[in-house]
Amino acid sequence: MLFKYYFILLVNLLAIFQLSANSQIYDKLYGELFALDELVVAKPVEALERLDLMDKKLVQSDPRLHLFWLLRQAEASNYSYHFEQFESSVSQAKDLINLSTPSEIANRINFLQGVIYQRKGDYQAAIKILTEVVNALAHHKKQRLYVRALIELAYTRSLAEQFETSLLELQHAFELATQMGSELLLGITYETYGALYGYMDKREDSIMAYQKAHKIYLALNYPYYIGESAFGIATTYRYWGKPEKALDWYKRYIGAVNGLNKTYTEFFYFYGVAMILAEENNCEAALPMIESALNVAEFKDYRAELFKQKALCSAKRQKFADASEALNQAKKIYLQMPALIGTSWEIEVQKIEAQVMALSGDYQKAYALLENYYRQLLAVKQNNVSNRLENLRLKIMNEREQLELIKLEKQSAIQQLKLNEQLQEIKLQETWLMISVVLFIIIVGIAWWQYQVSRKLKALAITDELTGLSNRRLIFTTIDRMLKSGAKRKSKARLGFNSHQPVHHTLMLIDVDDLKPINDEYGHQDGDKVIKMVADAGRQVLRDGDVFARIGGDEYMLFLTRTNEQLELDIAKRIIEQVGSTKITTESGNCISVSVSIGVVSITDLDVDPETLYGRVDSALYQAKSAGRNCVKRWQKIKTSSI
Ligand SMILES: Nc1nc2c(ncn2[C@@H]2O[C@H](COP(=O)(O)OP(=O)(O)OP(=O)(O)O)[C@@H](O)[C@H]2O)c(=O)[nH]1
Repeated sequence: MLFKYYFILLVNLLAIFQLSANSQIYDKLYGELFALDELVVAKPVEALERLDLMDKKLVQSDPRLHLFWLLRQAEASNYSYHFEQFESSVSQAKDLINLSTPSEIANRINFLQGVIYQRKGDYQAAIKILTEVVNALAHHKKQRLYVRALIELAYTRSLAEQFETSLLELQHAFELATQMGSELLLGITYETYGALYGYMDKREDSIMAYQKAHKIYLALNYPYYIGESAFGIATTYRYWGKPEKALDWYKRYIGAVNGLNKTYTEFFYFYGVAMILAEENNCEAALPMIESALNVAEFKDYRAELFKQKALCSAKRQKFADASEALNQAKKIYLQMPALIGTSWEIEVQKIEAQVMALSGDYQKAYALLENYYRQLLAVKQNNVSNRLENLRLKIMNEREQLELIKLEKQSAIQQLKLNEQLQEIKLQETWLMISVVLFIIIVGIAWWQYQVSRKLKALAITDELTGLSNRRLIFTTIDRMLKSGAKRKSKARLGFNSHQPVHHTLMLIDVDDLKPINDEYGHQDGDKVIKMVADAGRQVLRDGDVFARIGGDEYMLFLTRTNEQLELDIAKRIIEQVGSTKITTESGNCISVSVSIGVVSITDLDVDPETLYGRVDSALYQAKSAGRNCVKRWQKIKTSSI
C-alpha cells in the first residue's frame, strides 16, 4: 500500500521535472525563433536551414511554438522565392489558428495570406483580407504590421487600377514609416510608389521612387528587396520604351537574387527579357523564353502578359492557330480575375487580337476590335488621368517631399550632434595628450633630480666635505682593490699565464704639525683654513690614477702610482715646501705658516696585506714627527730612513 503512494509521488515528481525541463527547452526554442527576425530577410536560405535543424517533434508538441515556427518558415520561404513552401507554411499556420491564438499572430498570418492571394492574381480576396488586417490593427497604427499591410493593400489596389485609394493609403503609410524611422518600411513604400507611378504612366517619378527604394535596400543588404526594386526599375524602363536600360536592370535583378530559389527568380528574369525581345520584334528569340516562363504555373497576371506576347509573336510568324490559342488562354485568365476586367491590362487583349486579325488579313474584324479597344482605353485613361487624380497625386507628392525634408533636417541635426561628439572626443584626447606630456616631463624631471641627488650622495659618500678631497673609505678601497688585483696578476705570472711586470707605487701619510695650538690660539675656523691649505698643496702633485684623501682630523693619505724612490721623495719634499711657503691670514689678521710631516712607504710587492702597509706608513710618519716634524721619512725593512 505504502509502496503505491511512493510510486504516485515519484511519478508526480518526474512529471514536474519533465515540465520544468520542457519549459526551459521551449524558452530556448522561442529565443531561437525571435533571434531569426533579421536573418529571415537578410539571409533567408540560411534561416530556412536553421529552422530545419530545430527539433520538429518538440516544435509541434507546443501549438504556439509551432505557429511561430511556421510564421518564420513562411517569411524565410517568401524572401527566398520558395513560394510553394511559403504557401504551405501559411496554410498550415491557418489551420492551427483557434480562439486562443493571440490576435497579433492571427493578423500576421492573414497578412501573409493576403500576399498569397495578390500574387495569385486574386486581387479581390487580397484586398478583403488585407483590409481586415488593417482594420484590426487600426487602434495601434505605429506597428510594423499595420504599415506593412497598408502598403500591401495600396499595392494590390494599384494592380487593380484603383489608383486614388492606393495613393491615399500609400501616403498614410509613408507618414507612419517616417515617424517610426523604419528604413525598411520607407523602402517598401517608395517601391510601391514606383509601381503605382509606373502603372499611372508617370515614368520618371516611378524610376525616382524605385531608385530611392533600391538605395535603402542596398544599405540594408536584403537580397529579396534589392531584387524587387531592380525588377521594378527594369519594368518601368520597358514600358517607357527603353529596352537597353530595362535589360540592364533585369540583369541587376538576377544578380541580386542569385542564391535564392531559381525556379521563380529565373521565371521573372526570363519573363522580363522575353517581353523586351517580343516588343523589339525579335520573336524568334522571344518565343522559347516565353514558353519556358509559361511552364511555371504561378502568377496569373504575368502569364496573361506572356500569352498576349505569344499570340502576337505567333501571328507574326504566321502561326495563327497558336496565336488564337494564346489569346484564348489570356482571356481565360482575365475571366478568372474579375478585378482586372475593364483595366488596361484586360482590354489590351482586344488590341492584340486586332493585330493578330490584321496579320491574318481580316482587316474588318481587326478594325472593329481596334475601335472597341480605343474607346475602352480612352475611358480608362480619362479615369486614370482625370484632373482630380492628378491633383491628388501632386498634393501627395508635395506632402511627401515635405516629410523627406524634415527627415533630412533630422539627419543633418544628428550628424551635427555626431560631429560635436567627435570634436569633444578629439578635445578630450588632446587634453589627455597634454596631461601625458606634462606627466612625462614631471617623471623625467623627478628621475633627473633623483639621479643628481644620488650622484651627490655617492660623491658625499666618497668625498671629504671640508676639503673636497676623497675620504678615507675611498682611498682604502682603492688601495685594497689595487693590492688584490696585483696579487692575482702576480700569481698568474707565477703560473706562466702572463709576464710579471715590476711595480712601484707610493703611499704617503701627511699630518699637520702642531694644529692643536693654532686651534687653541686662533680658533677652529683658522684651523680649518690650515687643513684646506694643506689639501690644496697636495692636490698640485696629483696625476691620473693618484688618490689624495683626508683620512682624519689633520691627517691625509696620498697614494701615487707609477713612481720610483727618487720621485716619491721629490713629491713629498714639494708638498712640504709648498705648505711651508704658504701664508695663512687668520681671522684676527695675523699671518701664520705651518708645516707638515710625511711618512712614505714604497709599494713594490703587491703581496703585502693592507694592514701591514698602513702600519708601515704610520710608523714612517711617527719617525718624521719624532725627528722634529716638517720632514719626510721613508719606511725601510730594518728601520725607517731619514731624508
Ligand atoms: N680646526 C680644526 N681642527 C681639527 C679638525 N680635526 C681635528 N682637529 C684638531 O687638530 C688637532 C690634532 O691634534 P694632533 O694631531 O693630536 O696634534 P697636533 O697639535 O697637530 O700636533 P702633532 O703632534 O704635530 O700632530 C686636534 O686639536 C684636533 O681637535 C678640523 O676639522 N678642524
